[in-house]
Amino acid sequence: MTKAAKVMVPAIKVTRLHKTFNCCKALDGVSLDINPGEMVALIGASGSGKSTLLRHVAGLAVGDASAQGGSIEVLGRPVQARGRLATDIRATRARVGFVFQQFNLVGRLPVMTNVLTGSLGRLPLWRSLCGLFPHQDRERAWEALTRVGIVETAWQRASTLSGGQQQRAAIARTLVQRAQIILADEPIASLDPESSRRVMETLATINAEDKTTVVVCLHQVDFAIRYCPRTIALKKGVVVYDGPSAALTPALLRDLYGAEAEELGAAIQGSASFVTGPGGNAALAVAG
Ligand SMILES: Nc1ncnc2c1ncn2[C@@H]1O[C@H](COP(=O)(O)OP(=O)(O)OP(=O)(O)O)[C@@H](O)[C@H]1O
Repeated sequence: MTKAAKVMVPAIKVTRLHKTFNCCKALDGVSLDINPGEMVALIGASGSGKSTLLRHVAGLAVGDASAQGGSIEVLGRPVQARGRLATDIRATRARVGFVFQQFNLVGRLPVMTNVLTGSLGRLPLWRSLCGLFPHQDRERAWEALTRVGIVETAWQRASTLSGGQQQRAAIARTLVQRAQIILADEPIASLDPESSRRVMETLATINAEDKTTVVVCLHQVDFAIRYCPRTIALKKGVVVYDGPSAALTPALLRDLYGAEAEELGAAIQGSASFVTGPGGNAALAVAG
């Protein structure tokens, strides 16, 4: 094969995706490409469609069956097209780890067991029902817990962990899953600033070391700028910005967040704040 013929397959490709709920249009012709190994923030006001988009990429929801099309491919394989999931969606889902705001751990089970569930997609049903995880998966779970910095909690019930530790356990689960893409839906929304920082650093390290593609929905624009080189901003289901996070402008952020901008400004204080740099770009001044 010649060099010219070697074309990079996007990790995520969304083409003209529409999603209409009874109340409203949540996604209005969204198109985007995300390359393997990127770390991308998805920002926008409450109700702008961030979670809906992420759920569609993961194949947890289907878009409108519109005549114009509307499709998603992940790692070169179809996830959905024209409102129908691909028949082999299970194989694609196995390569995509999803991290939820509320962790989605089974509280009464040990952290280790929760992390091992990441391997369920690869195991025969009888093995997973009996909890018979292969030795190599147990080793991998141990390694994953070590990497995210909570190996000492391995045998505690998940419900006894702090929010930040639970979120890191959820990320460890994606490592055991061997996910090539991590989709994180507001993973730090319910965490204090220090726990938020550790969770974002954990995601950034996995992205840098394993080249895992990471897409993370964030309300905290300061964290988007600090950890994600690229930001995609949604407004009323439409992509209104797709570019370097460092080039976000205060004017765009005001337009994006409207009435929420005041609240956002308060949230930024303490860890970081925007200052207007040359050319009017939002530069980040990080305290501490
Ligand atoms: N299952 C659903 N049924 C009906 N409407 C829905 C459903 N899920 C989302 N919506 C609507 O779709 C729009 C986009 O919602 P979505 O949760 O994707 O926004 P978001 O940007 O993630 O918001 P937030 O930051 O508050 O989580 C909203 O108007 C929401 O009310």
